Amino acid sequence: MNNALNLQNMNTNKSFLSKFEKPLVIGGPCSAESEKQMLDIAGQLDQNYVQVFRAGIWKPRTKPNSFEGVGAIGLKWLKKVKDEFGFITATEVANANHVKLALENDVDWLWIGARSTVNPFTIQEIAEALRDTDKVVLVKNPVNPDLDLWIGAVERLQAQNIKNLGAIHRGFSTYKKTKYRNNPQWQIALDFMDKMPGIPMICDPSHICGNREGIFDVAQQAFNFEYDGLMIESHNNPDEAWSDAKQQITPERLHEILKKLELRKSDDPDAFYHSRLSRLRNEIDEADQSIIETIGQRMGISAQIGELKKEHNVAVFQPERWKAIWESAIKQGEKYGLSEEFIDKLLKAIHQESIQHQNSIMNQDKILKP
Ligand SMILES: O=C(O)C(=O)C[C@]1(C(=O)O)C=C[C@@H](O)C=C1
Repeated sequence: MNNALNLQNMNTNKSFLSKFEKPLVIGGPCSAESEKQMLDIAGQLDQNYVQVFRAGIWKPRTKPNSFEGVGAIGLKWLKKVKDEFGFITATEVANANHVKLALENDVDWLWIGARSTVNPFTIQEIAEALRDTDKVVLVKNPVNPDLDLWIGAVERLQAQNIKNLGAIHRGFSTYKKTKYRNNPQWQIALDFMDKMPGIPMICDPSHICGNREGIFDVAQQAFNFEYDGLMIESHNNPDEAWSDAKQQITPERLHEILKKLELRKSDDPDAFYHSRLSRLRNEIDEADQSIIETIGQRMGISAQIGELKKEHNVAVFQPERWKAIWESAIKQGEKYGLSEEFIDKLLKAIHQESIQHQNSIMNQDKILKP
């Protein structure tokens, strides 16, 4: 058994979630701005829906000269929110000093931001500062789509005997603009859930969307995948927020969204559901088999083209032909409701495999003697 699995089995504990009615909801402003702002928001958040009050105190910003958080004074305001309203409180920590101050000021839960998760030195420093804590510690996915980095951060915390761990899926940076601020790349979070089954998964639709309009859909999608909870930024006056104004929503809107969300269960004992499901799954199995068979046959044809090109000394990559194949596949995909993004990925993967086959055919018997 490797070390990672060992740690995972030893330290896994989803039990900090057991006292909550599902779903767990973390609400509150992106940043603490003033004591009044914090108390106003806390007073407007309904504890039937929101159990944990969040506020950023130290804000890692992309560019200098942006608002970088109110600093340690905000911890006093968080404590007031806890004392006056009874919320569990949470803030982000990015170094050992933040941890020290947060613990001294009785913050209940801590999260580690995406820009910290990318750096193993930072994670190690935070993990050591938190050694043996029974606080809940939530680890946001790294900025870049790297599953191992995310799991590695959790393992560093587990290695310091920190048991109450969770993960936050806030999406991944992309250079290419998409409709999301941070592309969700759901498969990475699902793979995390698969590999770390004891770690609760919380979705952060605010950072995934970067706007207010998409929050409901992303939150619903998270529940469709059986996530354990949500972290949604909410502000009493979102348009005037000092950070991430575009993605914050009022507490009222947050309650509206939470009321509308449908929770999904992992299974249903209903016999009709099971027999219908198993028939459809058989059909899926058959469809998958025939896809693989067809791709296999296509590779056979590609190998013959490879031989022909070799005989005639013609290049493997044929850009014009490839462009024509791609365009016609996108058009055909449209007819079946398949997105351009999907067909693009599928075709590129097939073409890559095909040219690799042809390449090895070209290179056969071409061993360069030393
Ligand atoms: O048409 C060819 O020349 C092929 O070898 C087939 C194929 C493909 O697999 O689609 C492979 C390489 C070329 O770049 C273009 C297309």
